[in-house]
Amino acid sequence: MASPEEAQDLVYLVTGGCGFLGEHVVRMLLQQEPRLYELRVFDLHLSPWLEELKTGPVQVTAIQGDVTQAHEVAAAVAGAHVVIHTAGLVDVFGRASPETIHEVNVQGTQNVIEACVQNGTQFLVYTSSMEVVGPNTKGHHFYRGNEDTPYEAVHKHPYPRSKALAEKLVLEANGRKVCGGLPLVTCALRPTGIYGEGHQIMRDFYHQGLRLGGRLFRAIPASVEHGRVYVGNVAWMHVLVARELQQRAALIGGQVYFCYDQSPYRSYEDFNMEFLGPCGVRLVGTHPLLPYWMLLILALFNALLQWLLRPLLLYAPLLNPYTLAIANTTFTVSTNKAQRHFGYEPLFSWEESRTRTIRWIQAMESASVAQLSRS
Ligand SMILES: NC(=O)c1ccc[n+]([C@@H]2O[C@H](COP(=O)([O-])OP(=O)(O)OC[C@H]3O[C@@H](n4cnc5c(N)ncnc54)[C@H](O)[C@@H]3O)[C@@H](O)[C@H]2O)c1
Ligand SMILES: CC(C)[C@@H](O)CC[C@@H](C)[C@H]1CC[C@H]2[C@@H]3[C@H](O)C=C4C[C@@H](O)CC[C@]4(C)[C@H]3CC[C@]12C
Repeated sequence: MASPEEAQDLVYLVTGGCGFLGEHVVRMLLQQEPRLYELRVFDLHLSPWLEELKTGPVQVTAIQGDVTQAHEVAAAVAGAHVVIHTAGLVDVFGRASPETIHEVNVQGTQNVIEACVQNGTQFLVYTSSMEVVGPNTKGHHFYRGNEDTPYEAVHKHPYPRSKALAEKLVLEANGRKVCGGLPLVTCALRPTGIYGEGHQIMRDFYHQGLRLGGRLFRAIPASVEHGRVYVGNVAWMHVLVARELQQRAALIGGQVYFCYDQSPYRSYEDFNMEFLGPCGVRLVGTHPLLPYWMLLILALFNALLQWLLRPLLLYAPLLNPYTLAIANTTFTVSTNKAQRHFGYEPLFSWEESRTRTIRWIQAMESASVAQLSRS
């Protein structure tokens, strides 16, 4: 809460505030931002848990809206001091069309920028992604890289392409004059693979393991490392940079920052087992059970099946040519730019992050058992 000398006078807007990351950002702001007067939560789909937040000292305003609709965004931004823009279509599974991904992730971001300019909102934090950099589909490893590491970013897939375009728009908007003549100050945060309470892909892996008798079958070599970051630390970085952006605009404005913490470097599957293992799932095989060429044939078959079935139903499995390529290419970051520029230190240790995630999965398991016993 605000200390007596700190006025509670700031209005924040979080777009995508009901999503996996957005919910953690909303809750972190309520816990960690002493100057918060009003918190606006803007999302296409509002969640029931928002109601419980309305009983606190901060005014929580739920706004159902679509970032692709400029007038809805402008109405939500009007009067806000800070915008944290997390809304987006996170789709590498072919669920949405390339056009829709572009419309939401790129045009939606442009709408947020223009709304800030029109309404005199000076501070904008954008949730970008590691995928703006890579891994690319050429298999080039990005090993312990940082924000300045040269790398051949290849954006053929709609999702990374949309994130790269949106990030570029945000960074180029830094310094634009907003209504009232002050400069717009923007920055972009690039989380690696986020994990933690509410992570849908982790939920999917857990349920897949349960369906297979408590087993998952290794598809990726253990040597291929993927950097991951706990959702609570990503949320904390968003809250902290939104605060420091107001004090150190010249240093932070126009910058990108990888999101990082002490989560260990592991293959995607081995990292997931840090949480699924204690919940009764085991990963079969010390090496991939199928050779890469066979996995690629399966991935291509999935892509063909998705295309054939599209007129009838949405078939969007985890394994497709893009996810196979990404999972098989090392991408780990090692940086302290956020610490150097705005004093970021992870709020949650690896042990805390792991424990919280395990407890979430266990709670999910208990809820499933309870539901089964009622049915
Ligand atoms: N999950 C990750 O591993 C990861 C990693 C790096 C970056 N990111 C980025 O973080 C952000 C949040 O991702 P997430 O994993 O929480 O995804 P999510 O799908 O859980 O959350 C996205 C939210 O945006 C909302 N949304 C989607 N389209 C909208 C629209 N047209 N108008 C308004 N709201 C809309 C959704 O309803 C959802 O609540 C995204 O921008 C994503 O690119 C995610
Ligand atoms: C079926 C196997 C090959 C299995 O191991 C596939 C895993 C695959 C679903 C994930 C491997 C890497 C993930 C991506 C990575 O963590 C970073 C991302 C950036 C973020 O902005 C959105 C999510 C994602 C694209 C993430 C998606 C799942 C993977 C591809």
